[in-house]
Amino acid sequence: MVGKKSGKALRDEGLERTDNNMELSSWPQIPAINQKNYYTDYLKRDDQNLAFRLQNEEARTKMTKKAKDHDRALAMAKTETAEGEGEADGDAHMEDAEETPAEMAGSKVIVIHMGSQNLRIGLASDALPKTLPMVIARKAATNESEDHDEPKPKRFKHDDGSEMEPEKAFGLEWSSHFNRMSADLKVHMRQNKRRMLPNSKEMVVNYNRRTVPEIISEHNDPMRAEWTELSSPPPEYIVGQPALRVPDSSKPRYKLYWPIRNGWCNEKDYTSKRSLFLDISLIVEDAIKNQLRLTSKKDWTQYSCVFVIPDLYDKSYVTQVLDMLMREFAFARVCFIQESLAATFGAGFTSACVVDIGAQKTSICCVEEGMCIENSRVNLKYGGQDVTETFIKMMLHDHFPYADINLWRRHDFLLAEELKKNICTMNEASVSPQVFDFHLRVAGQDTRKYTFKAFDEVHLAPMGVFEPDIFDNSDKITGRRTLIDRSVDIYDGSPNDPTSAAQSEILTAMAPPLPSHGKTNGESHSAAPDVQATPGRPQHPNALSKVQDLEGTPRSSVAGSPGPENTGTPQAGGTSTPAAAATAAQAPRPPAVEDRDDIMPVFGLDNAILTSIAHASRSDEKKMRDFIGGIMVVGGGSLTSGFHLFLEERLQALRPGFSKEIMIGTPPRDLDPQVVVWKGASIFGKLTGTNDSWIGRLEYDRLGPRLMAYKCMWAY
Ligand SMILES: Nc1ncnc2c1ncn2[C@@H]1O[C@H](COP(=O)(O)OP(=O)(O)OP(=O)(O)O)[C@@H](O)[C@H]1O
Repeated sequence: MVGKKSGKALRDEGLERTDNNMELSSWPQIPAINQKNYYTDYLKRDDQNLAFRLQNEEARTKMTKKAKDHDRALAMAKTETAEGEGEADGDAHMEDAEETPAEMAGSKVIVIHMGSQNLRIGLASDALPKTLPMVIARKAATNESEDHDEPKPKRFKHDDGSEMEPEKAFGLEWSSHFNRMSADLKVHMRQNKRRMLPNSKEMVVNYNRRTVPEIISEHNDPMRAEWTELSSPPPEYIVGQPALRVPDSSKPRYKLYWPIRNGWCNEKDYTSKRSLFLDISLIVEDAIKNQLRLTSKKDWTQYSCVFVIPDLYDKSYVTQVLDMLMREFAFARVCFIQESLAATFGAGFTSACVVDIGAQKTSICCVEEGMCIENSRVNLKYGGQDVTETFIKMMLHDHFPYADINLWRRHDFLLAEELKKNICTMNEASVSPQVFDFHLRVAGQDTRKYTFKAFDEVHLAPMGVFEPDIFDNSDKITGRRTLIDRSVDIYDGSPNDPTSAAQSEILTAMAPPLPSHGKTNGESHSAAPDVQATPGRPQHPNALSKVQDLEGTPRSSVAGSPGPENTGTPQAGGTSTPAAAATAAQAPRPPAVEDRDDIMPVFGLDNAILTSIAHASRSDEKKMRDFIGGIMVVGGGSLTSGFHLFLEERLQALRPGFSKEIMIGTPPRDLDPQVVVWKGASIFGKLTGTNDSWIGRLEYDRLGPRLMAYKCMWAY
């Protein structure tokens, strides 16, 4: 129509062509793709992925080398037969060649398992790891006991500053809890027809009251302790065992730092992430140099490293460790393995419910066919060290003759650990008033020999893992997330650390209610001091019932979506008006329970195990029976005598229907439960051909921590 109009008419309408009839651009114009028929295989094939490509190339190179070796062996066999030398055939030569490999499997793989108290390190070819304390002593103005005006365990004082009588020293609440546990034990022992003297406690208290130490001069003490002598000039830092043996009164003073605390990075005692990881690297480096005798750092490029991480790990921690191992230590390859999975490898089980009781954390996880069941992972913040502290508190309560014991002092901490290991028991038959003795050895002082009596303290302290309110849980989350930020999704900024329905269940049961206006993730941290200020905080009233109804299907409310009582979220189907709904929509969404930093995961061990198993079996009764009959307890905290039987009885009492199936196993072959995880990781490090999780130098240099998504057997 337009073409038939005259030029003037077009000009009047403003439609006249004023250009030079050429296209706007000489670039070819590409029509939009019809999305219906759109297809691309970009990032869909393995060969587009560097990690897979390198892996395949490595496999190809190995196969080619093997084939060449095979040909060479055959050719040699033929030559030898022709020359009439010997009657051996080619296969025998091949076998000979294979039987004498150039180096022992695993001799170039360093396996590292860091704990809150102990570092276990060794070559994968070693039978057992070296164990050393995960501690560093740094030159400082004061030592740690001088820094804490309140000795640990904390004690209450009278208004005039004098110390309270031992029975009141730890507060009324704690004292009545202890007395209640004591009374319960008495009832239980009577039910089990165990003989008990009616006045056992009084006997113990009276004995301890009158005991005075015997002084043994240093030259008469054949077992006197070796203290670390400071060189001149004094070193900036001392690591491992010698650090624990620096006298408290050393000149200059040294302060102890433990970079791992409660199974997390120690964000309480450090002031920066840099110094925290510097200490970790110094401790590990010293161990590699002095324990593994790999003194030249240049040679480390020929070594690979297997590093054990927690089941519920923090992504930012793993990323940082990977960076340290790749850049600072320059290992050729690195791979990670989760603690529980490593424990099953170490014990040679394919499926088990692994309970790892360490020094400051206890983890539980069901493993099935070589994979951790994600929703069964539980991480609780207590362990053997809490038992030590509580044992000393109970003894002090009952007039322990060495009333000045202070666990912030190195020699006292070591003494307390020793006493706990030798005396504590979960065996009810051993609970009776007994006399014990110990030698107190302090640098530069005569040895003092104390005798004391103990009664039910030896049993009630380790029982704390089933009643963890008796532990001092007041500062276990102090400093959390102050140095290391939570890992977040790069697209939507939401937290993306691994979660578990079992852990959420437990956190939900313990969660203090959020302030009604709902805080964001960042703000939630500020709630922590409130919680810390109330030790022995009563649990959520529903805590136990929530867990006890778990035999059936896990409730949907716990799988990452906390219930209304914890979040203040308006309930669907309630009487909310549209206006209220609009207000609710505008209000910031409360953080999911696993994203809150103000909850202490401290929960009775027996219930926690059942929670984990319930989530692993997901109402499949056969699975439930399998896991409940295959509980494996590892970690130093499980070494208390009689622990396994006691745990079995507790679980039977909670699940009478399964009492025949419940079985607590120990690692086979008399393997020390403390090293099972390390052992499993060393086996993992020796696997050839089936381990795809090695991260190589080239790929790390190109892709960085993004590689983890391809290299982890679990969802990263
Ligand atoms: N014979 C024993 N009896 C009782 N407890 C023991 C015994 N031997 C070691 N322990 C305790 O085991 C704990 C150390 O265990 P382990 O080495 O497994 O912990 P970790 O790996 O350093 O710590 P975590 O797992 O908490 O990070 C200490 O609390 C120690 O007192």
